[in-house]
Amino acid sequence: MGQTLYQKIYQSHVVGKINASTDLLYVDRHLIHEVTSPQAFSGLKLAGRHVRRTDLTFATMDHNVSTQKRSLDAAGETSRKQLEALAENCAENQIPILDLTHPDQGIVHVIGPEQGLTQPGMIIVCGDSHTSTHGAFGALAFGIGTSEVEHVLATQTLPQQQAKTLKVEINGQLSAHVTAKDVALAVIGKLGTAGGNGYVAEFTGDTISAMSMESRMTLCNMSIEMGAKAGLIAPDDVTFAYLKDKANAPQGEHWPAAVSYWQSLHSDSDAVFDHTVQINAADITPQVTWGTNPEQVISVDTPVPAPESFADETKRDAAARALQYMGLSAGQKLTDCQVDVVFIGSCTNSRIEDLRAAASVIKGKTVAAGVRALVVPGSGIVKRQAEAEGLADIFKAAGFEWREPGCSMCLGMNDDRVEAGQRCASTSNRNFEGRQGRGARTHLVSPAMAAAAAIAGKFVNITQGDWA
Ligand SMILES: CC(C)[C@H](C(=O)O)[C@@H](O)C(=O)O
Ligand code: SF4
Repeated sequence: MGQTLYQKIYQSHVVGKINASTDLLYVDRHLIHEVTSPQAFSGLKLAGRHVRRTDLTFATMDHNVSTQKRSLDAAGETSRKQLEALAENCAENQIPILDLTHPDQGIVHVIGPEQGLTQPGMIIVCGDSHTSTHGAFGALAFGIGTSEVEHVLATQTLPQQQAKTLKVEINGQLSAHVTAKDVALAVIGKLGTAGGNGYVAEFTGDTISAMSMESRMTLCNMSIEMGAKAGLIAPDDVTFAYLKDKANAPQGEHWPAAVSYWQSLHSDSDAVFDHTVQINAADITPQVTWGTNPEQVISVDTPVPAPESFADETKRDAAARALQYMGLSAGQKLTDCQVDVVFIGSCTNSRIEDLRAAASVIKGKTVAAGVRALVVPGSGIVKRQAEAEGLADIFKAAGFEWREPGCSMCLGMNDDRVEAGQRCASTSNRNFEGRQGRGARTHLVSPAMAAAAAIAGKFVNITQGDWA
């Protein structure tokens, strides 16, 4: 029987057996940031151990940085401490770091691929759930906890159990203005936030093959939001073209050798998945979440559902609570819903393609009165590129704030927050209660949808009317 891509990568990294069901896997890349690494370094120190592979460990500052000012203390005392701890730990252990003085600094899941650190066939871990993003390159990439961060720092290995395999096959052409973000939200809406529990999901089909690397990253980024351990897309020519000549990608004679290995990284035609889901891309419309988890999502012009419409009691209760928190009522249309804040950024949607999509909607228009709108590029590289292409000028002329790279308003860990009761159209990946600030109301959307909401002051269907 053939193997799935996940099984191939998993098997090729087994360096030991812990018990009948637990293997010890080798880790090719360990990405670290300020939030989940300090205790791991402390633990290591206490045990008198050192970082085993400083050359396979890479750090960046992202969650706690201020995107308004390049200064370690601009986002408050707690943030400063975290950032300083990361800087000290990296200096002590000779770990390369993209700190605030580095021109390429940015969100960990944006910088990994940009720096060519993310490559097909690798096992990549980081103390961060959205590590699934890197699966877009055909790497097995997943988030780990702080004690596991310590384990990887000390040994460059990680105990793991093999997951089940889920195939999400998406075929057909997406409508204009319908993006990978809408695909991700539609898949989560269909499978639920627990639909991927226990699985590693592989996205296949001609819709996926037609996607850019940026879009694939958006999709894999959100695979964790359907409960999957990781998301995967088999590498192809689009992947290779993205990686060619990137700083840490194989160079010279190593390049063709790497590509020939990477070409073997796909699920065999006779591989058997534990579960398969099929989706028609043409059915996907612009999505907006109405609730407080990413599964509570609808097509922009569908009325907000009534709690009674859910057969499952837990979902019914969750819907009732979500409507209350979100200040919405059943039957209401989101296209009648005013927004206060628009956030374009996060590791889901802060890449150049996302900014291009948003800018194309905004060009020549102005942010609606009373709306606060910001664009936070995912990295220094994205920022410079957007400035060179004139996108930054489009945003600024429309009334958007144009920021430095970082996680920013994706979560309330820095100096950017949505105020209690405010409604935010956000391109991030989580809409949990309090995620963007206490009492903040988050609606997850694509960059083009967020951009249109900023201009209209409310949600609109960008596939219709003057927007299309
Ligand atoms: C702070 C960090 C541990 C967290 C994560 O693991 O994902 C954050 O990045 C998030 O998006 O919620
Ligand atoms: S941008 Fe948001 S989701 Fe991504 S790593 Fe930062 S906080 Fe987590």
